[in-house]
Amino acid sequence: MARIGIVGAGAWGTALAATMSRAGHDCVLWAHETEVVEGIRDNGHNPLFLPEIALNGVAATGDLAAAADADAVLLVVPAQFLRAQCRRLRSHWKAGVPAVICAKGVETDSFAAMSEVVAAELPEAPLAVLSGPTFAVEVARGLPTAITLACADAAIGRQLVDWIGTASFRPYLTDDVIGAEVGGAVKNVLAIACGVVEGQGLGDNARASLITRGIAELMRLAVAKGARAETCMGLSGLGDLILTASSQQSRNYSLGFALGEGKSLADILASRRSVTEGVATAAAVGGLAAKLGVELPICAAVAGLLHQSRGIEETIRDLLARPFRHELGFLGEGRPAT
Ligand SMILES: NC(=O)c1ccc[n+]([C@@H]2O[C@H](COP(=O)([O-])OP(=O)(O)OC[C@H]3O[C@@H](n4cnc5c(N)ncnc54)[C@H](O)[C@@H]3O)[C@@H](O)[C@H]2O)c1
Ligand SMILES: O=P(O)(O)OC[C@H](O)CO
Repeated sequence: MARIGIVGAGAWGTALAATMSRAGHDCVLWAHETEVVEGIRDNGHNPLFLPEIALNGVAATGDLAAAADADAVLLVVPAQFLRAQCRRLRSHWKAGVPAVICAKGVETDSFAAMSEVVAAELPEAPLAVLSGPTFAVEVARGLPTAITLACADAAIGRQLVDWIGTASFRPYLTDDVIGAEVGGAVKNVLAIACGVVEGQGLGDNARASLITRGIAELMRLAVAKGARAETCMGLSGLGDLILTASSQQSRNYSLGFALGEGKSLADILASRRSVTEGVATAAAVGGLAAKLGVELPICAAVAGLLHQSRGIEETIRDLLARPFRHELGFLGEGRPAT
């Protein structure tokens, strides 16, 4: 059994704490909100995120040093807060303790992947990425789930799989860290696109086309960033895209759906406490794609809707007006069909 620090007590940090605590690990869960720390200490439940889940045995804290004093630390704050959180953690970090990145996104200011953010801010931490099709509430309820655990160091990766894995929470090991994290980030943007299509009533054909052409975009960006294409077809890529691009449980899909129905982005965001990572990441992915010289028309369309006041109808019209292309060769832009 290990001592596991979990930094971030939103839905996902709470679900991971519940899972690892039930597996017998000593779990210390750091929360940003004082009421969350007090709620877990006093009542054994997180009052704000997954309040129905019992957290017996989880030690809640507002002290980052307590969470960092562990055999491994899971980083579960939203992507745009991760750098600041790592800076606060740095003075408490013990060299050699693995940092397991559980956030899905690309940093807006730098277009950096989460592993690049953590490598810069916690240089003494071996890195891993935990990413895949995992709605927090289902994991917290112990429903069967599989996930990618990516770590460049095979021995550390195997140790993390042993600690994190249970009969119903099954990590699959890979060394492709960039592939795992690009998948988790881009699928959120694509899920927004799928939600818009459903909200607009454009049909199941359109959604299937978006998922398929979306995975081509995800793969193009991941490979340009140094990932292996096959990683994108695994749990952290296609698996998570299938989940989030077709379920109202997804914050990203449901945000897109509400946009497609005509609601404003400001109103949708004002009505939720939870983070919808694809909103910030849509802009960041556009910056990263431009830097790497790859074209991502669906992601660019989502960024235009969210951040450039583009209308839904003109956005869809422009996507449908793109020239016909050959389907294969999608790691490049594809040859024109005529
Ligand atoms: N919820 C899921 O099903 C799920 C599953 C897998 C991965 N993830 C990823 O995990 C990450 C966290 O998402 P979540 O669903 O747990 O969040 P959430 O939406 O449930 O909660 C929001 C989180 O943001 C935190 N927060 C707010 N302001 C903050 C600040 N200034 N500094 C630090 N933290 C702050 C809150 O404390 C809370 O932990 C995201 O990147 C998400 O994509 C979520
Ligand atoms: O609710 P979403 O859209 O943030 O998705 C949650 C997880 O990333 C699903 O794997």
